[in-house]
Amino acid sequence: MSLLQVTDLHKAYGDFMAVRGVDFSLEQGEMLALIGPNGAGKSTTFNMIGGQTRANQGRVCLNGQSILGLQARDIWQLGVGRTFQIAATFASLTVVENVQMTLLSFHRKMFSFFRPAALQYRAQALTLLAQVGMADQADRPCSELAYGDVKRVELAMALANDPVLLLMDEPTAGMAPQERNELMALTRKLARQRNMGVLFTEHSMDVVFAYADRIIVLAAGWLIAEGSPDEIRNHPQVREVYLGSGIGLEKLKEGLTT
Ligand SMILES: Nc1ncnc2c1ncn2[C@@H]1O[C@H](COP(=O)(O)OP(=O)(O)OP(=O)(O)O)[C@@H](O)[C@H]1O
Repeated sequence: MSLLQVTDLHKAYGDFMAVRGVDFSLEQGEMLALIGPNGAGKSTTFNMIGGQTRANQGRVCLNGQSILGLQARDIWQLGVGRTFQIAATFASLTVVENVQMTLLSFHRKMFSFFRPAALQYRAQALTLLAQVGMADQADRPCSELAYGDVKRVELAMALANDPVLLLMDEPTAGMAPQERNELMALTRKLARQRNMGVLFTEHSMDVVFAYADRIIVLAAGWLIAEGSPDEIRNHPQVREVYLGSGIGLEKLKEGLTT
């Protein structure tokens, strides 16, 4: 049984079909990239899996259990973590407080730093921060951090529910090339160590081809290709879609031809 099985997923906005019968699976410990030109349906697919958007039709199963139609919070409680395009941390809180707050939320405790519960989760928060290389900066306010470090904190927060599946929406948006590589190398290490599946959308083809074990490609709501980085790089329809989209040449030089 796959960790994540998506079957015949559809989404319409009025008469417009944004996602048209998408099927794919994702295994434990696997890094799966979801790519496609602007408007292909990546975010819509992503949000249907995470519970932010309702599907019109289809099935989404996590370890065989149907999660389609559940609230985002319930999906999170079942072990689906999420990071966002713009890091969602509180700048006024310290690094460790941000992680503690997520742990408190996961354990459904009211957030207050005057309660023993906050102290209780400090040790757990520090363990998560150690896993992303941020334990030594635990007591700094997030506002003082470099953006690459904020993304690491966000990753530690995303691990608070001990996820079996991590959804990352354009994880490297706004990052410099070296920071991008460090974040994705860390993500891949965590995926392997924790046997956690990672589904990520990404516009940077260098990141996709360097870090994905497998790639699925959407175009105009259809899943047009699925395969290893080499298979996708040489896939005629994928090349055609990227060339035809007007963003193709640069992206092609960046990733598809290397
Ligand atoms: N709430 C909405 N109402 C109507 N149309 C929508 C809505 N959300 C998305 N769409 C349309 O659905 C299509 C797919 O959008 P989606 O955001 O999933 O694409 P995407 O592949 O993530 O694109 P991008 O790479 O630009 O983020 C687009 O044509 C978009 O305009």
